Amino acid sequence: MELFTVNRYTEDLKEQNDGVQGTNNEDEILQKLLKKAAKRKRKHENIEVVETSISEKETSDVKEEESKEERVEQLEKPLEVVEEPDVPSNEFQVLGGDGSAAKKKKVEMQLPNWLAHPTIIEGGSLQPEDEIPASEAIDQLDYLEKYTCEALKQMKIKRLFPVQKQVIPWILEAHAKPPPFRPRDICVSAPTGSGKTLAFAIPIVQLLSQRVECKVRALIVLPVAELALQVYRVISKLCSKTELEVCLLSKQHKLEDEQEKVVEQYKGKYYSKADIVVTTPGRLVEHLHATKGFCLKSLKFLVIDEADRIMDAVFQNWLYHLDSHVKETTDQLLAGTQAPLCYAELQSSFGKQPHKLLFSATLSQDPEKLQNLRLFQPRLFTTVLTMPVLKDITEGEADTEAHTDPGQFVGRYTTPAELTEQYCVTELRLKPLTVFALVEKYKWKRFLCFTNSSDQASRLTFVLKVLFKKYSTIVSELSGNLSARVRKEKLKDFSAGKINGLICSDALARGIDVADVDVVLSYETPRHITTYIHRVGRTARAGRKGTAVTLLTEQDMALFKKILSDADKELGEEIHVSPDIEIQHAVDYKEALDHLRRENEKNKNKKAAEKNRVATKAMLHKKQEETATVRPLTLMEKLQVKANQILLSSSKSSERQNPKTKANKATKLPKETKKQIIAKQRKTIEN
Ligand SMILES: Nc1ncnc2c1ncn2[C@@H]1O[C@H](COP(=O)(O)OP(=O)(O)OP(=O)(O)O)[C@@H](O)[C@H]1O
Repeated sequence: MELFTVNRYTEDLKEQNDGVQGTNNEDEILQKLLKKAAKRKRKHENIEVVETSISEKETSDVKEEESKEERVEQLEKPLEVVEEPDVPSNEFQVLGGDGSAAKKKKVEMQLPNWLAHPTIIEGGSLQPEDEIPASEAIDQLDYLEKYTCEALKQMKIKRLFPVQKQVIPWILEAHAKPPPFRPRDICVSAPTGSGKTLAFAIPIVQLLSQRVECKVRALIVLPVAELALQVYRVISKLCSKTELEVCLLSKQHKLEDEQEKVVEQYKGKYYSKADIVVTTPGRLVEHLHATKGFCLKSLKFLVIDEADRIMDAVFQNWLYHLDSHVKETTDQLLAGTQAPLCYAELQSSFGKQPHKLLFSATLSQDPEKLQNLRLFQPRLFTTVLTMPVLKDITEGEADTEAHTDPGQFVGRYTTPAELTEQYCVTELRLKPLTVFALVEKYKWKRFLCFTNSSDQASRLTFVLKVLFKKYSTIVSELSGNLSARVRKEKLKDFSAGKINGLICSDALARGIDVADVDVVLSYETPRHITTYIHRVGRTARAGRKGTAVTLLTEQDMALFKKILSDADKELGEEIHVSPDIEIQHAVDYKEALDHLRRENEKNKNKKAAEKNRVATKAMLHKKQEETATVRPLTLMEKLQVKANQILLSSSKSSERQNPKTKANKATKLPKETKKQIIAKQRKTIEN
């Protein structure tokens, strides 16, 4: 029973029983409670004192004791203890409103371990060729095959760049291990122009060169046709001394022509004509759907160059199609619809995935996007030597202590060490004139000028052409407004020095490797740091020096600074043009703008006419569809129609005899369909 005994507080009972004694007890209880409170407070203050300073405590021990006694005395006075601070009772107290919330640190993004702890590629800037020690010459590198060295020499390459020195042996080693070992997928983030193409091309060619049967074993995917062509050229050169076949599938050729190049049929069976396929996502999907015998079941390598661009939503479904195709062929083997050569082939193809290699100068750090690629134990290679230094963001504290942040992806946005960044402040209305003045002042002979849209590129080219009319500088447009064939021609002319300046839209900012570009001008502020990195990356490539100049209005300044801060960058050196440019070139500039206005007007009218034409065509089509659904003619109506036709033909023949009649000249109507004529006849009958 004792287990269920409840001890109750009995003071009330005593109070009721003792009458007068009750008041004394009340005092006693109050005293006890006050003493307890004082004791607790003393204890609390002792801890605080220890925390603030031990030395202070030692020196002021005596004082402390005295003050504690004083405090105890004060606490023992009931009124003073229970008194609340001056908070008006009718006011709400905001939780955390004392500023404590603001002091909390911002939650930092935690990246997967492989992104937060990359393999650092040593040797940031590229040494000039003549400073390279003999031990680093390509023939001294034992992992390079003889035919690779020969091909490299033909390409005038004497040594490897840091990214190549790190990645090539790593891939070769990973594939030297026997199955069931599976190489880890890799992501490589290195600055523009650092030689990423050869970093994946050399090991792939060397690892495939011993193949017996021709099958698609490497697939290289790039965002645009121009880039695909560029990579195709590099790989073709590397394969020149091997038996490997390389095939380019991009929209620059007809689908049927490409089908013939990639697959052949013999005695009802399909055979691959390519070992390495270089393609764009869109074209790849077309071939997966339309090319019979285009088989990826032997795929060993999947390279995604400019990986962050390709992973964008627009291209998402190409991966789905590719995945399903690779899986389909594996399933076919398992189901026995395609006979495997032996059990080992069946076993090895089951669940086999290609080795995925991702490359970019601005690799995405979004784990969700990367997850779509289903990378196998990925590993990141990056060229940045130190972690970005971040400041403590605690507000209200003067804590500026720098620290590294494990949640940051270290190799995100890097520019080549050989790049000089500058800016020029101007007014919006004077921007074209500023470009002209800068080119003339600094005598730039090979420059690219980027705008934010194709239309802007066309307009700027138009004005610059007028301004440069009396000068030797030749400028031309290179934007999405032009066909792939024309763009190819213009790039060729630029490389040959026939064109001095190309005015480009951002569609061409990525990856294009044009030799010896002196300057990259940003006519408009790029909208994102990745755009800026790729734009300026068209110069200062492969260890050469280069300059990037951004034109800024006063309003652009803050936005541009913010964009740069995303890459831990600051504004570079400011350059100027003469303040009198407007006066000096007033006549030419006015003429150029007038020309542009007239041209715009013409284009506007052209567009309106085209719009009208399309609208009338659509209307006609709609009417045709409407008439197509009407009921068939009755016998009487048919007779009536025939009579009308006879009448019509007789009137036509009379017109033919008399060709000068006005009506004949004016009414050159479009050819009517049978259904339209019937509908017309019915209308006349009804009338
Ligand atoms: N080892 C090397 N020695 C000399 N030149 C090289 C070497 N490797 C590459 N190059 C040259 O450097 C230039 C840039 O190479 P590549 O196009 O591969 O750069 P990238 O890193 O892919 O640049 P981006 O990110 O802009 O696409 C090319 O003209 C290439 O021929």
